[in-house]
Amino acid sequence: MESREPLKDFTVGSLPTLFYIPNFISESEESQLLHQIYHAPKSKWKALKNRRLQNWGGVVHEKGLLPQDLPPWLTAVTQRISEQTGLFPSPINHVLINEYLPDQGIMPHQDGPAYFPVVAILSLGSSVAMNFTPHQRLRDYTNEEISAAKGSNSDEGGTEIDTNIFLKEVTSRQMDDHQPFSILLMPRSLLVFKDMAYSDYLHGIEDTNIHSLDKVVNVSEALNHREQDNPLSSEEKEKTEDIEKHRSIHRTSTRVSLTCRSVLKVHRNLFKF
Ligand SMILES: O=C(O)CCC(=O)C(=O)O
Ligand SMILES: [Fe+2]
Repeated sequence: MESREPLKDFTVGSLPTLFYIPNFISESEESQLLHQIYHAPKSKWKALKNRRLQNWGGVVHEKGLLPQDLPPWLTAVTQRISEQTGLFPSPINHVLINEYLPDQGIMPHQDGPAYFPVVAILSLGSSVAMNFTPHQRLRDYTNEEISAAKGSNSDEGGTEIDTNIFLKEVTSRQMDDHQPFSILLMPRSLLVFKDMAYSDYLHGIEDTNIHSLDKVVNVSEALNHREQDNPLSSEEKEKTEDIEKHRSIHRTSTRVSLTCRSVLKVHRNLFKF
């Protein structure tokens, strides 16, 4: 990997600020993480309506983080994420662990304002498609551009052809860049996104046990990745073939994800909030 843009080779889809790294961790690292997660005190689990989660690193408030040290089993992985991505301005100090049963998901959302706008999501256990949807601000912006193009045609006496070209450009940019798309997240992969992919798109996971590959932009990166010294097990091979054949993922087991972020404003003292 090049030092200045270590993730350059891992972009998928048409946004330059979204990266998918297959097999970021090994199978044994995955098992160790799952072991730690499922051996954490029961009280660490918080039940939401449609999934469970563990919060590590402290409490995030609108104004910042009331910190709690991450345990060593988490810093081992967050330090590696930080070093290998080169995108976090300060150590990752907050990790949300989400657990999803096969029919559970997370509604389309944008991450809260307390976080630095880079997120790394490590997937464990099972695969899902994560949907990215451009949100209103972006759609309005392109609509404004279209109106502006129409306006400039009448005001400045531009020809019909000029307007058509501009409209075509706006439309194709919309088609290329600002359309909903999905990312297939395989177990042990790392998804990283920032900037536009972070702030102009909502991300979410459908709460259904079948996820279509129709809008997935990283099918080959996700399914055809082979480590030469670590070939797929026969079970994994079968699963991959099934996904390819049916152009969908049939979710049958639990997925656990680690959402790793930095909160820049850290409050050491509750009373200074
Ligand atoms: O589980 C995931 O992959 C996504 C989690 C997420 O978006 C979040 O915690 O903000
Ligand atoms: Fe999120």
